[in-house]
Amino acid sequence: MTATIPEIHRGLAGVVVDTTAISTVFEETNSLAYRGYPVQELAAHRSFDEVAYLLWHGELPDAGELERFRARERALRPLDRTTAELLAGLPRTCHPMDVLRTAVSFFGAEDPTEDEEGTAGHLAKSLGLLAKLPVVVAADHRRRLGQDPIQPDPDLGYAENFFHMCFGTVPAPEVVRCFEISLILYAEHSFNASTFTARVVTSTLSDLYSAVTAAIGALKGSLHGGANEAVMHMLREIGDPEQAADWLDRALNEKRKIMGFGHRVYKHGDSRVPIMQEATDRLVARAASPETTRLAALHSSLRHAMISRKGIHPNLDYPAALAYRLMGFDVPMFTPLFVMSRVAGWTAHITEQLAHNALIRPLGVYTGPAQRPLPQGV
Ligand SMILES: CC(=O)SCCNC(=O)CCNC(=O)[C@H](O)C(C)(C)COP(=O)(O)OP(=O)(O)OC[C@H]1O[C@@H](n2cnc3c(N)ncnc32)[C@H](O)[C@@H]1OP(=O)(O)O
Ligand SMILES: O=C([O-])CC(=O)C(=O)O
Repeated sequence: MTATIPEIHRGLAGVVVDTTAISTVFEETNSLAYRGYPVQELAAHRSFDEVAYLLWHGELPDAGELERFRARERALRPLDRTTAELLAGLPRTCHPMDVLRTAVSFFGAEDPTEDEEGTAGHLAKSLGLLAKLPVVVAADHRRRLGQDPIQPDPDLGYAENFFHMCFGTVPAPEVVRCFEISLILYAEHSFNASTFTARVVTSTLSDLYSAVTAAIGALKGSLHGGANEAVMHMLREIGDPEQAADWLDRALNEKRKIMGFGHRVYKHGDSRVPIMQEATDRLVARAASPETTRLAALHSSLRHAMISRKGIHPNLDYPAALAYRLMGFDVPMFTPLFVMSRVAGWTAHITEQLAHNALIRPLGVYTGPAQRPLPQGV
């Protein structure tokens, strides 16, 4: 008698594991919505910190709530000396995502309330991470250039302050706005791999810092958040806009994955891409140097070639990579920029998971040797 093998869903493709009230892609409009609000409208009219508030509280803040929220975020930005020294001592050869992962783990070790449960405590910890992670990313960026960190400026908004800490100056409003749009679009995307990782860790009743540390590890991979860096490596490998189509044919023949294209959920295009691409096009028009024009032409040629050859559309990482490069960020910072935003979504899911917790523990079909006796006499 042969045993029936249950249906296997490799990569959990198509498997529904839980409910969520945080975000969804509405099938009718192929549109991502956070707590019901279309992300296009949030990107056009709201700031990233309002979006973080929305993800955590379920509603947008009124004027007073926003003012208090911003004041708390600004007050929580500075790193203590121990953290700054720890991060300054990490090898410069390590990836900036390793620095962020270590930082979050260390924040947990430093927090005496690490293991306390409860929504209020979670929201306070989440805001602490939202406030401090940009400081870590900016300090690490400068350290790699041999420069001293620049302290956060409590008079500057979230995005402006980040530019100030990285470069010592705040760029033109349209550049800051493009960055803010990327943060809003990256903030949340339902049960993606890193968010699911955070939910798995939380489901064991582990702490928020452990869940976020694990999520950073999941986001680093090039099939997920690491793709925004991989896009730039790929564009550099191609080099010339005229070469894009031939390069693509060779890469597809070699069965390579084309970075920044394809998606587990969107099969006809990522709903966030048009907004990000429009904002990126405005940066391209503004910069208008020969190098920028060439990079943008290459980016566009590869997009057209991929859609015409394979019918596979870009995901958010594709336009975001170009935007970040045009803003002056080094390529290894791209996925850390994603973390600065996605920490809002991760922590919203951690709170939601705990509110209706069930240990996440799937099954696997065993394909190893049949039961057998241990060899005797060894
Ligand atoms: C913010 C984000 O995390 S968005 C995702 C970022 N990741 C990337 O950009 C990496 C490149 N993309 C990919 O590897 C994939 O599209 C993923 C991992 C994102 C999604 O993968 P899946 O949902 O498992 O798609 P799946 O592998 O089933 O793809 C279906 C078919 O399209 C092909 N395909 C999908 N994406 C790509 C791609 N980027 N390049 C080449 N072929 C692709 C697959 O090879 C497969 O072809 P086959 O049926 O002939 O085997
Ligand atoms: O949803 C996914 O699988 C990946 C993604 O686009 C995201 O996390 O933003």
